[in-house]
Amino acid sequence: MKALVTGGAGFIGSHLVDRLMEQGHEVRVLDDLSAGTLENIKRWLDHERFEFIKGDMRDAEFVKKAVEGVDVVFHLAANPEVRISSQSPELLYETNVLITYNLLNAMRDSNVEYIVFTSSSTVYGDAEVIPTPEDYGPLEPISVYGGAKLAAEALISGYAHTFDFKALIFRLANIIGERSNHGVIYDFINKLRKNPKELEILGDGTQRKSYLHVSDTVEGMLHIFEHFKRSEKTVDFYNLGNDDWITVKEIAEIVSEEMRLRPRFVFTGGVDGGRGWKGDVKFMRLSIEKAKATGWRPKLNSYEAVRRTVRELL
Ligand SMILES: O=c1ccn([C@@H]2O[C@H](COP(=O)(O)OP(=O)(O)O[C@H]3O[C@H](CO)[C@H](O)[C@H](O)[C@H]3O)[C@@H](O)[C@H]2O)c(=O)[nH]1
Repeated sequence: MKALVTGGAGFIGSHLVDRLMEQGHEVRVLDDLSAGTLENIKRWLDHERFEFIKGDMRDAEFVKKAVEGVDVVFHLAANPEVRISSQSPELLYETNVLITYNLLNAMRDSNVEYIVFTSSSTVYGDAEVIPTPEDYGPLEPISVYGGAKLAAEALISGYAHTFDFKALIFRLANIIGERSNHGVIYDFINKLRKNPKELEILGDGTQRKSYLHVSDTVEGMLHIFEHFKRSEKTVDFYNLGNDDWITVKEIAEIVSEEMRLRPRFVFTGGVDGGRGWKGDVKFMRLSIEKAKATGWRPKLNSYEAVRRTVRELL
């Protein structure tokens, strides 16, 4: 198959590219290198089955060219920062909704058969049912980021039904691992490198979420995609996460231990009852029963994924 991976030079995208290339597919990466790097995909740059295009998906004409000749689009390009929701809603709209709209319009006039989209657990907001299943509702995101992801999901569904392609939507828990360049583990390591004696923790440290290693994520995406191709569904939704969860304070302890440090933890207290920032979902664990029914299982639980990630980033 010939795949376009938007955001393919980024954290999750580049791991997906590795697997697709190893499986023998033709891969085109589209990335503006705002967060991704050529370093992440350097092993493929000279490969005959690989193509890299640098560009901004806010430019509709450019996106049209990028989908030419492709069978499937893995749409991972996005600004993933929940925490900028209150300062930069416009940026989150453009880099999550507008670029998805441009992609869908490009797909209308092409032969693309499938779109695989990485949505987010944040579409559920403060879910009243935990573990949260895919059919939980009504969906009430509490961040602009979560709202933008849900808007993108809705557009994808509408376009898929109207213009006859199939769409697979993953709602991801917190994905961590090698090459990640944002998020709590990355932040803690950098803070401790600057000041090994003290670690500032945003919020009250009791935020508890489910973390999935990027290797398990990419394996799950490709496994479930094969399953989806054999199904009759036009659009389908899968949560990908872990059965367990871990608090921010426990993450701070693991990072400190792996760095052989014993810093004093300083809690900022945060906003709205101990959240790290406005719109930070405090408790998140997704039901992964639907994904597991396809035969996929995460190999690392949240604790193991966190420890592995700290070692990889160090
Ligand atoms: O210095 C820090 C940084 C983060 N946190 C806390 O750590 C938790 C995790 O924060 P991250 O920034 O690592 O991740 P988010 O939960 O905000 O979001 C991540 O997971 C989501 C899905 O669950 C989205 O997909 C999103 O793109 C991705 O960044 C939060 O409760 C936050 O308050 C701190 O205490 N201190």
